[in-house]
Amino acid sequence: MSRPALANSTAMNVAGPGIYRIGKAFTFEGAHLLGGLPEGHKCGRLHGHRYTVEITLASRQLTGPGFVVDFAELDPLKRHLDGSFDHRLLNDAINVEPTSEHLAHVLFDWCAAHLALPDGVVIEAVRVRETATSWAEYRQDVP
Ligand SMILES: Nc1nc2c(c(=O)[nH]1)N=C([C@H](O)[C@H](O)COP(=O)(O)OP(=O)(O)OP(=O)(O)O)CN2
Ligand SMILES: [Zn+2]
Repeated sequence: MSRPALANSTAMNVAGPGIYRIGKAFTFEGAHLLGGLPEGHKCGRLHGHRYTVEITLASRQLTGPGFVVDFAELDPLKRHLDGSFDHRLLNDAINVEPTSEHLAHVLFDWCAAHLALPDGVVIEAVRVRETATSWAEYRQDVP
């Protein structure tokens, strides 16, 4: 059976109330210890995590073949994590306590400053996962 021909090869820009969202996850290994905790708290001791950082982008329209953006446009974030966070003491990598919440906020701000995104594409959230069961997120409302 032959495949029906597409009407055209560009993105489907049908006006509608919906929002497209895409996400990509990156991992790095990092160590930290947290201050400001009660005496004897386990997270006051030096320990490490395999962190997952997930960025979510949102847009009301698509470009090219039907992308919010090409996932490859997020490669600078991977390079930043590899260069500044992977196999490092996170207390030295950022200038606030390296909690998941702070990491999510710092990385959100880095993405906002360094990712070249088309007009109408917004960074909706950065989520940082320390373990399989715990995560924190920093997000902005999509206009
Ligand atoms: N709100 C937050 N709470 C905690 C953070 C954080 O960043 N934000 N961080 C920690 C520690 O880094 C800890 O290593 C991770 O916490 P936790 O989920 O308790 O880790 P466990 O794997 O030990 O969890 P269990 O499910 O109890 O085994 C602590 N809190
Ligand atoms: Zn920890």
